[in-house]
This record gives sequence, C-alpha cells and structure tokens, in this order.
Amino acid sequence: MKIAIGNDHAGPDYKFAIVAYLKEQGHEVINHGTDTLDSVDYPDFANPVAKAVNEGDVPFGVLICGSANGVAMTANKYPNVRAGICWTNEITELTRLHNDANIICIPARFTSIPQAVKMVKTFLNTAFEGGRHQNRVDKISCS
Ligand SMILES: O=C(CO)[C@H](O)[C@H](O)[C@H](O)COP(=O)(O)O
Repeated sequence: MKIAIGNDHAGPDYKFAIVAYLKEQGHEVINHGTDTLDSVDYPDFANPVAKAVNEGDVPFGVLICGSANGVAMTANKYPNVRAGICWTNEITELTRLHNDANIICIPARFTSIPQAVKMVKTFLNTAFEGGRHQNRVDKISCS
C-alpha cells in the first residue's frame, strides 16, 4: 500500500525507523518530512500528508512532531481526514476500531522509537469496526 509520512525536526529518527519498517513490509512510502534536526514549521510537512489522504491519493498517513498536537490540528482541518494522536498501543487500536482514523499522529518527544514503530504496525493492521461507530464517525463532520 502507499503511505504518506511527514515530520518536523522532532522526528527524523522516528521517521527513518518507521519508513524502514514500512518498506520491509512491502509498502511504498512517500516522504513529505524533513530529514534533518534543523528547526522547521510542522504545518509545512503535515499539510502535504493530510492533502494526500484527503484527496484519496493514499489511504493512510503518518505524522510526527514533538507532542503530536500541531500535526493533528493541521491534519484535522481537512474534511476527509481523521487524525488521531497515539501514545499507547491500545489507544492506537481504538483509534482505528472506533474512530476509523486515517492518519496516526506520533508524539516523538513522549514515546520511544520501538513504541512508535509498534503503533504504526497496529494502526495499519487494525480494521474499523463500523456499526455504532459508523454513525458517530459520520457525525464528526461539521458541514
Ligand atoms: O510538538 C510540536 C508541535 O505540536 C512541534 O514538534 C514543535 O517542535 C514544538 O512545538 C516545540 O517547538 P521547538 O521549536 O522544537 O521548541
């Protein structure tokens, strides 16, 4: 599958580990993130990932910044995006099962690289439950 990834200066090492895992699994990864520790502005990297998911160019995205809040706020401006901040495996699972999230937002400064990779694995391997959750997801839109 095709997956878009983006990160600011808080997350290059996290991104490299996640990209290596995704490629190992046979996915195609589109890197919209920065590859260095030089200070940048997270919307510059979150916007292209959110746009790709919003327009259906990719089914899933991965976003990484220090707290995950900035990238999540940016991504959730797009009508077809449901970006969830994940910091445990169980929350990651629920973000897919109940919220049908299509972007996982990882707080690089509050989780480890192995945990981040594990969460991406869980995110991509968990299906939306539908049912009562579908009604709720349908009601997220404010339009
Ligand atoms: O966490 C973030 C946004 O929610 C970003 O990663 C920023 O890095 C964070 O706001 C801290 O900024 P700094 O310039 O790295 O101190």
